[in-house]
Amino acid sequence: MFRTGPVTVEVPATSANLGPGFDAFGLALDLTDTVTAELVPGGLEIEAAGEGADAVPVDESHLIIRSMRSTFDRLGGQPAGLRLTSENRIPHGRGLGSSAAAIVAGVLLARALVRGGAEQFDDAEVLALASELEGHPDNVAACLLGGFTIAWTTDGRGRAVRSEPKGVHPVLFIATESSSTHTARAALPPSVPHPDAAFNAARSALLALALTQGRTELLMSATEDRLHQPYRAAAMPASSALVAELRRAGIPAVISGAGSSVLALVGDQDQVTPARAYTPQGWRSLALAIGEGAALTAS
Ligand SMILES: Nc1ncnc2c1ncn2[C@@H]1O[C@H](COP(=O)(O)OP(=O)(O)O)[C@@H](O)[C@H]1O
Ligand SMILES: N[C@@H](CCOP(=O)(O)O)C(=O)O
Repeated sequence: MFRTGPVTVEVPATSANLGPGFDAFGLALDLTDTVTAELVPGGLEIEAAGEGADAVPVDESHLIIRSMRSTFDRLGGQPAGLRLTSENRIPHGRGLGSSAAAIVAGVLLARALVRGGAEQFDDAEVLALASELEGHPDNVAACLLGGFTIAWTTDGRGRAVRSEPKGVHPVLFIATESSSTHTARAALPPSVPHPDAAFNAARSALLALALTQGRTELLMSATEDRLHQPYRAAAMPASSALVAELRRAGIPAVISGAGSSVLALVGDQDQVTPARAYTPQGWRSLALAIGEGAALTAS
C-alpha cells in the first residue's frame, strides 16, 4: 500500500482575511517551508530547523505528524515508521499561516506516500480535510492553490477558488510578539450588529474586484473591516497602531490573519521602499511576491 519515499513539499505562507474577508480571503506569499517525509521500519523521527524549530514538539503531537496521521487514516492505515524533516521559514504565531502550511504539508506528504493516494483522495478532499484540521478554510485554501483565494464552507466541507491579484505588492511587517490564532479567535463575539455585517459584505465584494481587476485606487476603502480587527485590537496594540499609521499615510494596511503581523497591499512598486520605512523598531519587514500553491518538489 505504501511508497517508501522520500517525498518533499514546498508550502507557502499565507495572509488571511485581508481586512474584510474574515475566514474567506487568503493570499499566498513567496515564503515557504520545505518538508520531507519518508517511511522507516519503525518509530517516529522528527528533525526541524529554522523558524519555531526549538518550540515544536518532536512526538505524535507535532502538527505535521498529526495531519499525516489523519490522512493515513482516511487512506486505509498507518505505516510502521515515519521520518520527517522540515526547514521552516514561516514565522510561527504571527498571522502568516504557519499552522495551515504545516497541515497542508502533512496531508500532501501522507497522500504521496500511499500508492494511488491522489486517485483515492483528490485535491478537493485535501482542501476539505485541511480545512477541518485548521478549523477555517482561508489559509489552507491559499496555501494549496496559491494566488488570491476565496474560500467558503458547504455542508462542513471547505471549498475555494483561486484568482490572480493584479497590481498589488505585498509588504509584510513581522511583529516581535507572537499571537495564538486560537486565543485571537476567542476574542470575537458570537454575533455582530447587522450594519457591521453589511459594511463588511460591501467591502469584501469591493476587495475581490479591486484585487482581480487591478483597481488599486479602491484598496483603501476595500480593506476596511468591522468584523474582527476591532475586537482583537486591545490584544495587539503595536500591530493596531501600525495599521492606523500606515492607513493615515494612505497605505492600505490590515492585520495579517489573526495577527500579530501587519500586511500592506501597496499599489505602486515605487511605494514599497517608502512603506517599509514605517517598520517599527525590533520588527522586520519583507517585500514579497504573490506565492504559488503547495508543490511536491521530489518524490
Ligand atoms: N512547521 C511546523 N511544524 C510543526 N508545528 C508547526 C509548524 N508550523 C506551525 N506549527 C504549529 O502551529 C502553531 C502556530 O499556529 P497559529 O497559532 O495558528 O499561528 P499561525 O498564524 O502562525 O498559523 C505553532 O505554535 C506550532 O504549534
Ligand atoms: N480567519 C482566521 C485567519 C487566521 O490566520 P493565522 O495566519 O493567524 O492562523 C482568523 O482571523 O482567525
